[in-house]
Amino acid sequence: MNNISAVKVENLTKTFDGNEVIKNCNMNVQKGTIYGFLGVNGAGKTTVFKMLSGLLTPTMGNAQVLEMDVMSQRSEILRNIGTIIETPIFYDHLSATENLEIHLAYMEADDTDIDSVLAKVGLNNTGKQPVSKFSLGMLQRLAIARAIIHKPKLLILDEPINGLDPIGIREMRELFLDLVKNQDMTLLISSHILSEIEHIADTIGVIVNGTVIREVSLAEVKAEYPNGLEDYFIDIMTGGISDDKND
Ligand SMILES: Nc1ncnc2c1ncn2[C@@H]1O[C@H](COP(=O)(O)OP(=O)(O)OP(=O)(O)O)[C@@H](O)[C@H]1O
Repeated sequence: MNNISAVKVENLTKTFDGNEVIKNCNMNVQKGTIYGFLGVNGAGKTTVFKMLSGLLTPTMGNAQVLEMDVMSQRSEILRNIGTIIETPIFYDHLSATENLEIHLAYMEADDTDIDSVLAKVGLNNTGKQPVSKFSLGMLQRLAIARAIIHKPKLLILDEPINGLDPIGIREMRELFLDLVKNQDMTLLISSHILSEIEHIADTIGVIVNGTVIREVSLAEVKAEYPNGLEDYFIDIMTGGISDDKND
């Protein structure tokens, strides 16, 4: 862990049809850490993720990803991040391997061992099976494989464990921890499954109505809330603790 920001967001705002859904949002994700991004449905997590990965243009404010500006260095950022944002789309008639080959060619990063990445996500026995025959959990595993296969420096994962069985959840947890610890990645992850975030995160960011109102180390949360992250989160949502950002 160090003090370099992998993601730095300053006064970010996004307006849709005159409606401000992200408002003066500030975030700081330190390189080499796992940042759990929490918020109720509609709070703005996906919209922030889309702005960080170039899928949406900010209305106002600044965002730096890997010390690059999201407005002017979009393609460079894209080569260095791996994402799962909303429902992943694949070439349905092609196999897992073929889908990953296309992705690697697109990312101009074709020297990776596809079989070992498929093994890491538990899809090494799918052979020539087309993706159209995959279950929801298998598709999610393939999405994770695609997010990591080009060895990005930053992973932005929106609800990555949706649809996974308990074994898959544990395997992905171990994979995420390994990627950050041993492969020099940084992970920005959203999930409504707070126990999962609690297993892996270093830092928690809580977004309410488009503004990050808390950014705090998980260790601090645990010290204050021995029963865990869920109590902390519910306390914030029900007004039990003030909404001053904890820097
Ligand atoms: N393209 C769009 N046009 C108009 N409003 C949008 C658009 N995209 C998102 N919004 C609105 O922005 C707000 C934030 O949505 P967002 O999807 O970012 O929330 P979220 O925190 O990811 O929610 P969830 O946990 O349900 O996935 C919502 O009120 C949503 O309706």
